[in-house]
Amino acid sequence: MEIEFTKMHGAGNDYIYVNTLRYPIDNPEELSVEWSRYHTGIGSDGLVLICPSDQADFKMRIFNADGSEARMCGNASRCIGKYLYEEGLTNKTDIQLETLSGIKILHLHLNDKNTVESVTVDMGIPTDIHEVALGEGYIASKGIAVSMGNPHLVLFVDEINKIKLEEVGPALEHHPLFPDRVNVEFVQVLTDSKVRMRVWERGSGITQACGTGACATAVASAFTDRCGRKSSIVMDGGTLEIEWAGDNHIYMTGPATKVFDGKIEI
Ligand SMILES: N[C@@H](CCC[C@H](N)C(=O)O)C(=O)O
Repeated sequence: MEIEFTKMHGAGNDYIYVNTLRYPIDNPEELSVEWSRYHTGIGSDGLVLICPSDQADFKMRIFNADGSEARMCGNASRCIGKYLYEEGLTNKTDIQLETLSGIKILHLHLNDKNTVESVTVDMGIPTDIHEVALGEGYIASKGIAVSMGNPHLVLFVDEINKIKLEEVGPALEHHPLFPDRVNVEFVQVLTDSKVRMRVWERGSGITQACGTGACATAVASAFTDRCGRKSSIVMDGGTLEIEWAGDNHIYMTGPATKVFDGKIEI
């Protein structure tokens, strides 16, 4: 059987998108591993399924490159907004998206060609924000834990370009304080409204950007008084604008880009 898919990225965080209304998939864990491989598959950070929902307009399921299912993905939520509008699955510019961490609201920003230029996502209220002591043998002695529906550990560093993500990422992802593993963000503060961030993602390793990670970074930066409540998070693949607003919700704004459509045999 042949499945049509779309490759998209949000600030360089690239996923394979399948519309399960047309192509139901019953083994997404396996397909995410197989298709994400760069040399023998399509190549991606994981697989995203666009599904029907009985609680919202649509539902997202997100699988990391190792096949594990995540509760939320910021970059994929923006890409789904673009996909739904441009494929004619909705004509709404405010879309409710069900995820494993609740319903998120996507607000689409259209350009004069009636395509989606960028998307603002109401990412909800960050929870479980606290300082953690990491113990001996790690690159930093402490960090800030933040849940954006999925778990994050934010470490502030002085020289971000010196961090060897592939060496320090795996041990932190599997730190005993996080039995379900954790996404790790390394952050260098540039000004009180701009930071540089690099990420080691749970289940996918080094990625060019992480939307929930950018939100966690903004929260940790404000929580520790390094930044105000609005900040630009500059990642390897692009920049996201994050606001921790008066209603305590996090609003994430950034690009969504289609790369190509393809077909693959299963
Ligand atoms: N890239 C994502 C997050 C994807 C899931 C994450 N690796 C996890 O396991 O929690 C984003 O843009 O938020």
